[in-house]
Amino acid sequence: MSAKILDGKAIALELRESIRAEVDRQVAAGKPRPGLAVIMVGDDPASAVYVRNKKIACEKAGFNDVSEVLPAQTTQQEVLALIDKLNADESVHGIIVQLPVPAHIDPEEIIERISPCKDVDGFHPYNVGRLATRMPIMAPCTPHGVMTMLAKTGIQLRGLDAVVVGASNIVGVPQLLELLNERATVTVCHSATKNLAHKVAQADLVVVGVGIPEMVKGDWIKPGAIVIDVGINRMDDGRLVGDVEFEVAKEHASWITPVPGGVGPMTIATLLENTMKVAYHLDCKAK
Ligand SMILES: Nc1nc2c(c(=O)[nH]1)N[C@@H](CN(C=O)c1ccc(C(=O)N[C@@H](CCC(=O)O)C(=O)O)cc1)CN2
Ligand SMILES: [Mg+2]
Repeated sequence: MSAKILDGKAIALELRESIRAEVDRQVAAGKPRPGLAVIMVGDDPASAVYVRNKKIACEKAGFNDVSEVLPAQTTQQEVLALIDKLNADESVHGIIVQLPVPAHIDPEEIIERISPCKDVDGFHPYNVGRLATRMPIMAPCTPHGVMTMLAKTGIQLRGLDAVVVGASNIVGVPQLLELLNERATVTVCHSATKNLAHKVAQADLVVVGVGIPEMVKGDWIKPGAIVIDVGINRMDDGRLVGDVEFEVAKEHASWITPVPGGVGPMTIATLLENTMKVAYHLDCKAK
């Protein structure tokens, strides 16, 4: 039996349309448009695509886009000064720094400089701590987008055995916290994990974000499991391939996300969702 496709592109479009409708309502009631600043340092080609797509998504949702693309040689102090300026600007509700940054930039210091109240990526240690203590305010976009997709399956996460492959700050760790908060039993696997195939084969739900094309083999997947592939790997021939061997995995899974058109579009829709939350629904007290 072939798995049902969890269509991130369609779910993201639906979410973006509902965000646009709310922006229209709020603006008609005299509220400001949400303002989002995406800071990109340098000219990484993949980042340039994502930043352009964020800009287009902002425009379609009725947001003010106040993004800044800075040259690769921009200093740490210059990025920090820009963040200070955006933190103080009341028309800016969300600030993110597109990752990766060039090697001379320290991303941790940059992320901590963003006001936790405007940290719409949810990467600031304050927001990570809120998620870890079951008091989430701003959750990282990719794992939170995955939760929105999982909700569409109608499957109860409580009590499921989940395996997260990859332990990054952007995907694996916040995905662990999101799933734990829904009372799944979560195992996080990483580069030092033994018997990965065996662990994946036990899972009712597998979320993979490692950046290695087709690392998770399709025949590891337990019959009926849900498979979420966060990987986006561009091959030499230009094809985009996930971290899961899709063609084989889909014959074992009950639900599976494609690449492209799966988790990726949810990342951007969730960024808009977080920014709208700051603009209209949050009374943030963090310093
Ligand atoms: N500050 C951040 N940096 C990065 C994040 C992040 O959430 N915050 N995540 C990724 C990149 N990313 C968003 O920034 C992102 C990746 C992929 C997609 C997407 O829609 N992918 C499409 C394919 C697009 C293509 O043709 O390449 C898909 O999967 O269908 C959106 C956003 C790392 N950096
Ligand atoms: Mg700070």
